[in-house]
Amino acid sequence: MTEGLYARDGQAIANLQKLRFFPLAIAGGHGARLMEEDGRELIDLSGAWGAASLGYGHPALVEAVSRAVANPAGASVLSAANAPATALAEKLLGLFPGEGRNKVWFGHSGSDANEAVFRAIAKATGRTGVISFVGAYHGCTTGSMAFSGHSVQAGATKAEGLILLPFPDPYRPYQGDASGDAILDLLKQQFATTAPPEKIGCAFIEPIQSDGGLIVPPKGFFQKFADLCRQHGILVVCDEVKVGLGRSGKMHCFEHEDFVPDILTIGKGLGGGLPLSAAIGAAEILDCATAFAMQTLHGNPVSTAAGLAVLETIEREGLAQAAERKGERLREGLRQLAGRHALIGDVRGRGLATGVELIADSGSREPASRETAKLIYRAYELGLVLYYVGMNSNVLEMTPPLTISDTEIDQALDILDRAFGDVRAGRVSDAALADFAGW
Ligand SMILES: Cc1ncc(COP(=O)(O)O)c(/C=N/[C@@H]2CCCCNC2=O)c1O
Repeated sequence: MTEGLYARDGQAIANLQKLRFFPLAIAGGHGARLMEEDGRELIDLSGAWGAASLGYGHPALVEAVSRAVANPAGASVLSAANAPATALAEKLLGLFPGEGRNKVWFGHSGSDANEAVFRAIAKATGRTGVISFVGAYHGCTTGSMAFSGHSVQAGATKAEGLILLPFPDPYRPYQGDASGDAILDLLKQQFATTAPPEKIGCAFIEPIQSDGGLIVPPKGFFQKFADLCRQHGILVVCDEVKVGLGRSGKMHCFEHEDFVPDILTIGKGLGGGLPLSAAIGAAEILDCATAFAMQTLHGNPVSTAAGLAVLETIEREGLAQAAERKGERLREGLRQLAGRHALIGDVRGRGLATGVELIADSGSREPASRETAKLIYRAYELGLVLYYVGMNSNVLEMTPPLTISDTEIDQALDILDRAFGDVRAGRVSDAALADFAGW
């Protein structure tokens, strides 16, 4: 009997790039479902951490990628223009409401997009300081970790002049102030004392903080935050790598916040599962130098053809509007589960970006981290894929393909109901988790 796929993965692929919670070994996928090598099907409520925006094997993606790879227009935009990349850039500019002259930079990942923008702003403005938030995951490269605030990047070298602010979390409000104004006051204090604003080039925000705990900020916070930054000439960069491109119920998540960033970064779902990211915004920043932020395959015609197919499909199939409706269906079902399972402390989100925070006690709201890991392990055994996020590793993250069906949402809720019951009944052993390090 040849060794199974998961065991072979363990023998061949490096731990450096693994974030494992259960022994999922995927042999294929279609729609919102994954197939294991024995043919078992699972509903994917994670959508590959949000990258599978159109699910698996969407005909529009298959056709676009097949066509592009059969007659590739070169391999990148470094030293030649290519038709798919140019068309995608034009499409992205048409979808970006920013005034003034804008450009598009193409990358492979959210990490390289955020790093490129951070470096370009420092180069163009001479201002190396940066504002970010505790819990923010902007990437896993040296440059993007330097201004991230997630615990997984705690050991990374941080940018000189980094200001890490508490993220405005209505469920765990800073100084008990659910509006987030106390955080703005803290920033003003820092401007007046330890962090002169004229040395700060940019502020990175996530309009929904995802790896930090799928946290939806209080209405109006980011508009006030952006106004405060702009009073001091600080550029606002919106990282929508996970929650952008229709997932929140609008094409851009910042549209919920009634402000427009100076630069937007997107990734994950842009490529529909292929490596593709982009930065869209201020031409005076993105044009500030040549040969400054480049990698050999940036803007390659196959990934950018995929990106064009993703955007066209989101528009043609009305997937942003559908995400709003489907997300509400999911959260309504989760709120009903909360009535049966005390572990559920909070249900939140926008569109098809949903977080469920698990607590051990409704009074103290003590994070239920161990039970969270057991819950997703049991859900996997029952046929559902989802992961957890959060600075306390206690928030179920649900970012399924935008094409998920109502039936699959209802089936996922049924599996979650059973999984919560099994965890409460002690049917998931600590031993089951021994081989999975999680976050
Ligand atoms: C808001 C946001 N910005 C940037 C990134 C980095 O994107 P890449 O992992 O494509 O480099 C991410 C990536 N998030 C991580 C990827 C690693 C596994 C854990 N789950 C995520 O979604 C992100 O959520």
